[in-house]
Amino acid sequence: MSGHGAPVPMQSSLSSGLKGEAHVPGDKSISHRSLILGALSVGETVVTGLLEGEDVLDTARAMRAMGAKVARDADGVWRVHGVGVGGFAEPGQVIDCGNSGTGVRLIMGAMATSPITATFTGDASLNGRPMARVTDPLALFGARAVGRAGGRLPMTIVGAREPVPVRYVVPVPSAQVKSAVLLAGLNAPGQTVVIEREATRDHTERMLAGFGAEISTEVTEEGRVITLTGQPELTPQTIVVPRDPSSAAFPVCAALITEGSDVLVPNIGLNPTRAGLFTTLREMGADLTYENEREEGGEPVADLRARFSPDMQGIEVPPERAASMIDEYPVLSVVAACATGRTVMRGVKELRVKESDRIDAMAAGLRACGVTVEDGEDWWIVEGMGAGGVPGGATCASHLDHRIAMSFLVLGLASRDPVTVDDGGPIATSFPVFEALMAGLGAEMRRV
Ligand SMILES: O=C(O)C1=C[C@@H](OP(=O)(O)O)[C@@H](O)[C@H](O)C1
Ligand SMILES: C=C(OP(=O)(O)O)C(=O)O
Repeated sequence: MSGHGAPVPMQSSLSSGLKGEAHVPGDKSISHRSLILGALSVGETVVTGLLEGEDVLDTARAMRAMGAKVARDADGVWRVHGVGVGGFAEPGQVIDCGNSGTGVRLIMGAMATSPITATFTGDASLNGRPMARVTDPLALFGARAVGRAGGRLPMTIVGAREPVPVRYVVPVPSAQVKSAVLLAGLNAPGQTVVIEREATRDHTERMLAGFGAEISTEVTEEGRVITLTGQPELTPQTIVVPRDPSSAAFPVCAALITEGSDVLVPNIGLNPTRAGLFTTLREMGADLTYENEREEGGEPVADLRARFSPDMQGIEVPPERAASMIDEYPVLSVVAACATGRTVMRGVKELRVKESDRIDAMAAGLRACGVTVEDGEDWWIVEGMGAGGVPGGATCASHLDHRIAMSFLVLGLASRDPVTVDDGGPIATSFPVFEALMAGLGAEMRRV
């Protein structure tokens, strides 16, 4: 829901010996998609391990507002009784997607080819993010969008009465745009084709196939060409949501930079379109190992073991890896500050249109903590200060951005003086148990 109440200032301070197991919550991307695809199926989808963060709960409310039955059993199992492709009801109220770009963009796509009208809003962060990247392709299906200047929320989408299928080359590396187009294509007759030049997370494609849609991906010179046949009947599924690699990043990075640490983060999905951070950390010399590697539900999974790594070196992160670790650059910049030498991150313009401008937000806080950062439109460079070298001692602004808040709290664990964030409230959007989980490992972290 929009607004997360009064700010929750939090502080972390120099810690040592983080130990134990970190059971991070379910994957946020897969959780949103489980609810939306469940709502578009005929019958009951059962979901275990759903992330119960505010972003996903907002999507659950939206699916209810559009006619699906979404319920949580006492044991934490979620049941979604779907209305079928094309079966969404017109919501009687404004759909509030809170802080969630994924929620609003995927839901807009899912309703854009149905003869209903819906109005979307969010919090101050979401209402500042660009929506034309989604409404432009939705217009090709015949949907109309009216929003604020610059294609911002609040925004009303009038769904197409007679949708036509679309062939669309995604102009920015974005799984949200790709997914919005595919979900819109579900209720268009014929074949919708989406082409992405750079591979982004492929959960929508995998899950659509799992729900019984006819979908194929071909890798060509043009990029990944995804072809979906419209108007299928989706079959309800039983889904076990894997644990979120983007959440795992925080205890993993905390252990790498905190003296004497040895932390196990079990059952993490290592889909190659999501695992770029872990590859990068290993290239930097992190003591990060994959234990018990296996396959679950068609996805590679492992238990991650991270140990204090005082000898990490800065590297040049390959730009073609950006999409597979896009949400992890903020916490990578924290590890980079604690490594030796410079870490260069290029091809990351998308970081400027997340919950905050993540390059600006991290650069400002890192500089306040005594770290040298250079940045340009689509790149930034962090000068490492070596293990134990970051002064800290600043208050950093989180800009309504969960990942910025968590990243600075991780930094404080390895800085000489405590690091404060002005508002840890947004952490509940993706990682509601962050505080308790970190405390359980022995991190010095508290509300102030
Ligand atoms: O599709 C998804 O679930 C997501 C895609 C990414 O956004 P973009 O598509 O805007 O890159 C990512 O940053 C976000 O956290 C989740
Ligand atoms: C960018 C993120 O999410 P969203 O775009 O869904 O708000 C994120 O979780 O880091």
